[in-house]
Amino acid sequence: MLISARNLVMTYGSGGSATHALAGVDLDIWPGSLAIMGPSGSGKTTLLHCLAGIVRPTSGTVTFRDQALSAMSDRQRTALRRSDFGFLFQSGQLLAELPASENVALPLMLDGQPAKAAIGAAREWLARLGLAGMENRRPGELSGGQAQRVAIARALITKPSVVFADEPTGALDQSTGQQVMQILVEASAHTGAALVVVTHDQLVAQSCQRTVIMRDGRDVTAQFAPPVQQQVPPAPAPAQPAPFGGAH
Ligand SMILES: Nc1ncnc2c1ncn2[C@@H]1O[C@H](COP(=O)(O)OP(=O)(O)OP(=O)(O)O)[C@@H](O)[C@H]1O
Repeated sequence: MLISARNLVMTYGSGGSATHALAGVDLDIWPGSLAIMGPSGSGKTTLLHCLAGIVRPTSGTVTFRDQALSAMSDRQRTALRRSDFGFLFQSGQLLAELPASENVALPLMLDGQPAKAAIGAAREWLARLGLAGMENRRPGELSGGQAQRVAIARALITKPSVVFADEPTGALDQSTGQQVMQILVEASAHTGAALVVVTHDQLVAQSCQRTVIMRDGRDVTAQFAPPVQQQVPPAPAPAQPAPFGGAH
């Protein structure tokens, strides 16, 4: 088990104006892909942020490899996020001034790797994600789907144990979103990382092995019959470092 959440409660505000964003959620995360679905305001992002140690829940526990996040100092949790977690957001949050290769290399350089080695590794990741030849482009010179692939490479280059993605295809058209999702699932499986994806999109959720449905701060997955879990096995890792998601 990588992450275990028990009885997570998150209440914003107090008294009559309190919002119960999470009202007692249990969730276990292990390698593989998990979609968190549910209507707007159902607590998906709050749950993701609690699992990733970005915010502290009002009550309940989150453990990563049996270590309680609440027992860690802010500095320890920040270090954990840098070493073990990768993040992907709706729009890649790439640095506009830096070429793709440096955007991807940045987490390694922040970890103290020499720039040359980090950029070499970044170029390999970009090639693996079908972006060979685009290493020197800045984010403004890439399509939305290409920019998200750069962001995927940046999220995975540190070989995180868990990748957290919040609406990673939200800014893309459906077909580009499908391709990006396929690449994200395959690339995460290739590195052995667990993938946790918050999405509104049923098609995005179908790319994942497991789905959790949130409503009013609760996990209501069990209320849905027939079971919504998909049993799609992760794609086998390619023998050769071929581009993920086919050629684009
Ligand atoms: N920082 C905050 N302060 C106060 N209320 C908040 C805060 N963050 C979230 N909320 C409230 O908590 C509830 C859950 O929000 P959350 O963003 O987790 O939902 P969501 O399912 O991710 O929604 P969406 O799909 O629209 O992003 C909402 O009612 C929201 O308004």
